[in-house]
Amino acid sequence: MIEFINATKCYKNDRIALSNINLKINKGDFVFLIGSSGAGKSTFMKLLLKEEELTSGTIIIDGVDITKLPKRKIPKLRRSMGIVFQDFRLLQNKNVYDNVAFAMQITGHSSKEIRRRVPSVLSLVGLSDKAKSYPSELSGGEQQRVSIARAIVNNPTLLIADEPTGNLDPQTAWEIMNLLGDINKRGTTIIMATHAKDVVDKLKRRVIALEKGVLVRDEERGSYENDEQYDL
Ligand SMILES: Nc1ncnc2c1ncn2[C@@H]1O[C@H](COP(=O)(O)OP(=O)(O)OP(=O)(O)O)[C@@H](O)[C@H]1O
Repeated sequence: MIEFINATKCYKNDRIALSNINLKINKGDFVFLIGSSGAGKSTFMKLLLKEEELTSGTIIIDGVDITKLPKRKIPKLRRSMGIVFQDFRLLQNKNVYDNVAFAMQITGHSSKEIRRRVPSVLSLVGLSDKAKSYPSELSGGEQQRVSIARAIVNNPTLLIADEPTGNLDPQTAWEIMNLLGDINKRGTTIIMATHAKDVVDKLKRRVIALEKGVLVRDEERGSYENDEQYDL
């Protein structure tokens, strides 16, 4: 589904953010993207969204080389992806229902489709009874559920989550991880950048580790730190 081939990204200041990355992510995968600050995780996600362009190499999504995608096709590419951020980024002047409905309005869905789909997504994330609440009236975990509802309401094939548990207490973080697990089980591919060692270690999902822009580890059932034992 997603393939990086010799993908290199240098920013204008000549800083190499990603260096010759080669990897494949299959449809339905759940991938943790880990690495210390500055390792290249955000750059990786921005390249998928075409918010940044590769310096060399190729990224193929569903058979399409997105580095060659004409500008007019970028909105369609982005519509196939949902994004969740650490800081939720909800519209404060809209209630829960309208925050989610807005994502459908801007992608041109009819009021009928919106009235049908929004309640079912709010039910999926466990927020049916908060539809009329405003973001300021919700806990952090509830706000993250709204942002997840907004990200999946248009049925994306890929969900990109940038530290989605970063602002949450451990218990709430686990609830959000369970929700992401449920969404993944329904077939959505998930790429999640995280620093949450306990989450990565417990869930034993695929781990892609970056260090200074280099892919240093890609394990099918990985942990946060490299478990390899070295002979002394
Ligand atoms: N717009 C930019 N212009 C120049 N350099 C940039 C830009 N964005 C990122 N970089 C550099 O590219 C490298 C990778 O940054 P990136 O934001 O991808 O890291 P990250 O792994 O997401 O870090 P964090 O965990 O702190 O979010 C860093 O050295 C950073 O300083």
